[in-house]
Amino acid sequence: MTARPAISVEGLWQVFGDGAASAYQRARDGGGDAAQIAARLADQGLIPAVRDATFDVAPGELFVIMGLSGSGKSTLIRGISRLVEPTAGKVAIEGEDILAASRARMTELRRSRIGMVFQHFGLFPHLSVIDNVAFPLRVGGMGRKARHDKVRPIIEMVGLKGRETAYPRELSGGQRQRVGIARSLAGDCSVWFLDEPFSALDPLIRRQLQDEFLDIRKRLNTTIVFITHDITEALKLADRIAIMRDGAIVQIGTPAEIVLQPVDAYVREFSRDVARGRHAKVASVMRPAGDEIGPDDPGLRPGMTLEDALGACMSLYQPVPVRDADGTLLGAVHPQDLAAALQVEKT
Ligand SMILES: Nc1ncnc2c1ncn2[C@@H]1O[C@H](COP(=O)(O)OP(=O)(O)OP(=O)(O)O)[C@@H](O)[C@H]1O
Repeated sequence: MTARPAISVEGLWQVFGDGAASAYQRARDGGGDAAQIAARLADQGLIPAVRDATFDVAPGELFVIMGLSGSGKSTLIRGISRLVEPTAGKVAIEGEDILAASRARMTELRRSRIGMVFQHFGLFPHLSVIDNVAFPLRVGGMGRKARHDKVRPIIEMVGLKGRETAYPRELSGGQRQRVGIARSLAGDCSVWFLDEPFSALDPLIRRQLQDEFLDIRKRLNTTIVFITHDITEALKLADRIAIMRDGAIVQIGTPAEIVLQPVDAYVREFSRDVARGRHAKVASVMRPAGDEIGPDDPGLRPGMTLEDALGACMSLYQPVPVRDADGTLLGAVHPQDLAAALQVEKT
């Protein structure tokens, strides 16, 4: 049995414009698939910003949403966290029907379970770093000393130790983003929505924050939905990636699937500049082990990159075994498949 999804989204639509709800209903009653319904809405001057989005996010999964500007990423994440009221569809977070929740219940959920880090963090300018970070605890009724004690290690974890008493205006952009991240951590949220949290940072700081983020994530078992424009960031962070185009999700897959098996030219375009083997792993081309395995064992592991694996199989032309660290046979890989998967298509 699979575990209950942390987030379950079904048939979600977000239509903007006057009379969106009734126009959606009429368009839907007219029949046809999501693309036809969306086209009918667009003909009437409405904006179908999210079209029929359906997906589950597993507990503890880091789910990345990518797509060109205007493809509906922010609107999707806002609908799921109910910052905007979806036009149609269902959203359950940890089994709870979010769209049926009262305003008071939503406030409580945002305080206790759902964390949000958006591009403009909305830090309180009149509060110091420590009070900004501890704000969710204050709202939750915790005393000043207790909440300061609780958030100090979090502030240290995001690299802001020593800046506890600074005000947002005295911080750099990257430091402000860290305050936002720390504030979400302080809330002990089990589900976290992040909309381009590392954008507008220079590459060095960005990589550093990504590493810290992965580190923090390992320690907490938070479910994360993360928007980024940056394919390298997506490949580095994601368990799975959803690619959006014109409001629709066109592919959901592991980083290796997105890079190695794009469903169309639009998805392929995202990873065009990625040296495939840098990110794709041996596991993505591994097959069940059969009796065709050759005599050589170059020591492949499922987590090795294709590039490293191919390097180890240079002169081999028969399938080779893939083993775990204990030496248990997990599957087989043909050196040819490694090479094919690595090859970047010329466009
Ligand atoms: N409140 C709104 N009213 C009307 N249209 C909106 C509203 N919010 C978003 N849109 C439209 O919905 C579409 C999707 O916008 P959205 O911000 O979700 O895209 P995005 O993929 O997050 O873009 P970006 O990467 O540029 O942030 C766009 O056409 C946008 O203009």
